Amino acid sequence: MKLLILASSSKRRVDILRMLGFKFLVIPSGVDESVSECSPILIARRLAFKKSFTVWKDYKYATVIGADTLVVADGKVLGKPKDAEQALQMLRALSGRWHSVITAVCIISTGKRIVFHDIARVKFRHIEDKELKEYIQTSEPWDKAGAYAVQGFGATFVEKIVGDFYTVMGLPVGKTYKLLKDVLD
Ligand SMILES: Cc1cn([C@H]2C[C@H](O)[C@@H](COP(=O)(O)OP(=O)(O)OP(=O)(O)O)O2)c(=O)[nH]c1=O
Repeated sequence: MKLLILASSSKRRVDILRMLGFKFLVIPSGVDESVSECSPILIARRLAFKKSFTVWKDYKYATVIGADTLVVADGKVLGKPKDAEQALQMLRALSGRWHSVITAVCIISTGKRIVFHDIARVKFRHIEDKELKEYIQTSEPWDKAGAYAVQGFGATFVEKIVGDFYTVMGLPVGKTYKLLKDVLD
């Protein structure tokens, strides 16, 4: 069986990949995640590729997986908030509305790359500013796209999810599992 490397600093991705039963090394890519002026899907796919490729260059004998998650509300891309004010702006933009969560994944194995993405739709209930500010105090929003964690207290904001819960958390499980099994076996 080939060595599998998760090119990520995201604890969520480590947890999901472990849940799927894979054994792997974790090597964060450290890539700059500043977003360019293209469609959100393209941004996520490019970043997922960049993360995998950056690590794969040093471990060409391994299978490397990287991913990128973005929240899109009203056509605007929401990455990770830089400060409390930005977290509040993001959460206000999500309150009472539907948004999309895009997670793109890139797997590089024996020099071949596979890139795919999945989109989940999420509806938040209306949330008062007071509650949002209390949430920001918990520090849960910090390293999360869109300033919330569906797997944490952020779940209390969610009215509906259409699609894969794990796409929202950072790694779509169905396709990732199948592709990794195929390339590793
Ligand atoms: C929307 C949402 C995002 N997230 C997280 C998943 C990702 O870790 C993060 C989005 O940022 P990413 O840039 O996709 O990932 P990252 O910087 O945390 O890790 P790396 O690039 O090293 O792989 O937001 C949640 O944990 N829960 C959620 O509900």
